[in-house]
Amino acid sequence: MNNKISVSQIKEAVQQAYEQVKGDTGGNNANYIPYLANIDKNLFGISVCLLNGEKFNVGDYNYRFGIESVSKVPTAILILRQYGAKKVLDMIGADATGLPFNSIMAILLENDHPSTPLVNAGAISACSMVQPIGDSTKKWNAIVENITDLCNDAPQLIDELYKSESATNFNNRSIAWLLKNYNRIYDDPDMSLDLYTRQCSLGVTSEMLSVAAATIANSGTNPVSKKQVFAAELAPKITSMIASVGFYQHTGDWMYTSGIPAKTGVGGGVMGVFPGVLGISAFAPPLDNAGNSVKAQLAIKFIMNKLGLNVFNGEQISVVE
Ligand SMILES: NC(=O)CC[C@H](N)C(=O)O
Repeated sequence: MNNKISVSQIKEAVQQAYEQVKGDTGGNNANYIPYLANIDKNLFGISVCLLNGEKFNVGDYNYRFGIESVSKVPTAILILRQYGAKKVLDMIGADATGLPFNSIMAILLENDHPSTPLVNAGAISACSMVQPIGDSTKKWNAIVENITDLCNDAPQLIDELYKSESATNFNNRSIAWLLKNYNRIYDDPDMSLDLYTRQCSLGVTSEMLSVAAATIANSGTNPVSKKQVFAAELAPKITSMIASVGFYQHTGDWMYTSGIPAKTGVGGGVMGVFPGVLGISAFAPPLDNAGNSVKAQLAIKFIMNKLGLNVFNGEQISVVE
């Protein structure tokens, strides 16, 4: 069945979602990373990017917030580009854990491998895999350049956030050295963890994340810059990972109620990928108990349901003027 959606319908749905959700008072800022506790909890933005490069933004779409775990997606793309899909599956995996993002139990239960690059263990392992092995500066440059290509704009390190998280990331230090114990980290554990902590501390906007999501939805070609950032055959690989674990232990409920693969971060960002149609992002600091932005979830769900979009309903979607 064909579903034609007009640009004006999309614009209207974004605006209505903003008006409908902006007054929500649910959730709390992340506080295990002290810097995040003090971000203005009333900040709220929504961004959509179409595959022709058209963008629609509302609210605080230009506010730079900590990308946090949304950064797991670009670095997973980077190792897919550097190693290919088969080696990433062998060296990390693509399985959901069904557990919280920072779970150590998930490593023990998974018989020594970190399951997926979209939870902390797998993301630290992914950072260790970034080439060139052993060269922290060149690895960092590769991580930042990849995010820049996906977003068509450079992220900026939020130094205070980086310092705040580096001073409190005890659980992640345990994860890094447990992976070493299981030979599932491929560079120095401390260096890999520092790269991971730095990438989580990069400042991005919801507009930037909507462009990155649209690049994935557009089979690897950035719809704004027109640059082929990664090979088309990698798009279903990263999208399947997002669909299976993007909301951690609540991913099933998310896919069931929203119909769009999406990745969250404790900075308050959510990035959704609708293959062949659009990229969407929303940002608001207050989180639910799994670390997923309450307002961003409500906004994206509203828009998907208003437009009748769902990756599972088998419709051919065309966006028309
Ligand atoms: N879910 C998240 O965004 C968590 C990211 C954060 N940097 C951490 O490692 O705990």
